[in-house]
Amino acid sequence: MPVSSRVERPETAPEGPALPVNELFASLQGEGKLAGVPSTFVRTSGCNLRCWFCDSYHTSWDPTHAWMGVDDVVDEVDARDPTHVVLTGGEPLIHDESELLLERLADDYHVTVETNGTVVPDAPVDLASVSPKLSTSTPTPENAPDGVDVGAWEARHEERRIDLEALATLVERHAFQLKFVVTGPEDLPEIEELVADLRGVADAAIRDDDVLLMPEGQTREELAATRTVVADLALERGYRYTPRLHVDLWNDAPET
Ligand SMILES: C[S@@+](CC[C@H](N)C(=O)[O-])C[C@H]1O[C@@H](n2cnc3c(N)ncnc32)[C@H](O)[C@@H]1O
Ligand SMILES: Nc1nc2[nH]cc(C(=O)O)c2c(=O)[nH]1
Ligand code: SF4
Ligand SMILES: [Mg+2]
Repeated sequence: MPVSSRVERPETAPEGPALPVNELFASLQGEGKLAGVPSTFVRTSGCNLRCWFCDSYHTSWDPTHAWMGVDDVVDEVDARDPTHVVLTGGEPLIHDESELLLERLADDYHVTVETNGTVVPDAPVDLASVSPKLSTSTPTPENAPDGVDVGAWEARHEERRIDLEALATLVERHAFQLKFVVTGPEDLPEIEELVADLRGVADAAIRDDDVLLMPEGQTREELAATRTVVADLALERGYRYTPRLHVDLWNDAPET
């Protein structure tokens, strides 16, 4: 079983550098090149995008969090004694204090940052897990989560979701994976085009092996409908497939 968070929930920021933390928990890395590795997750709240399918609704569409001093976050991580830490969100890199947290964790842990690739940190990162958002992620009145008024987010999301320069800098500076959320075969041409564009501008090798296709789905039931289609696309194209192990194991339970 995942280890539950013992984070208290003050609603106002403490003195000094702090982060809005939605969850802090131990689990298995469920996605990507390190799938299966026991890891401690720090999930910040707040995002500069609004994917209609966001599986972390309470960090994006309806952000909720406890404010934690960066020192307290480090203490909570230390208490779990992991080898691997995953900083995620929301979009963790919209918070300047995430850079301080990354500095503080760098010497003791292997740190993966899960990011949408629109913000470049000036901080040490062991694995940049970059998930650029395709046009099928854009929220519309038709696909929006129940009760959500998409409002200005349709245009804002569309305008912000791809920043080629930021993506190039991320892959140049860090070990990386490009992890695309795939809703179906119609996503493949867009992935091919983006990878080609990035290869054209980035001063770093991007191997097919660094490109991961991940099925869209927040629940086991949803994944059952997408995983085989996406696995077949990966096989056909020579890209890597990544499961969503945590969904297979714990479905959509929080803190997993
Ligand atoms: C919640 S996001 C947080 C990090 C960052 N904002 C991002 O999008 O990369 C964590 C990971 O979950 C993926 N994700 C979110 N919703 C998903 C869904 N419905 N199906 C598959 N993957 C999803 C994202 O693409 C990302 O790789
Ligand atoms: N187990 C588990 N693995 C993950 N890998 C990336 C995650 C994320 O939400 O960023 C995630 C997550 O939420 N849970
Ligand atoms: S970028 Fe990440 S956190 Fe933000 S809405 Fe999309 S999946 Fe959710
Ligand atoms: Mg997740």
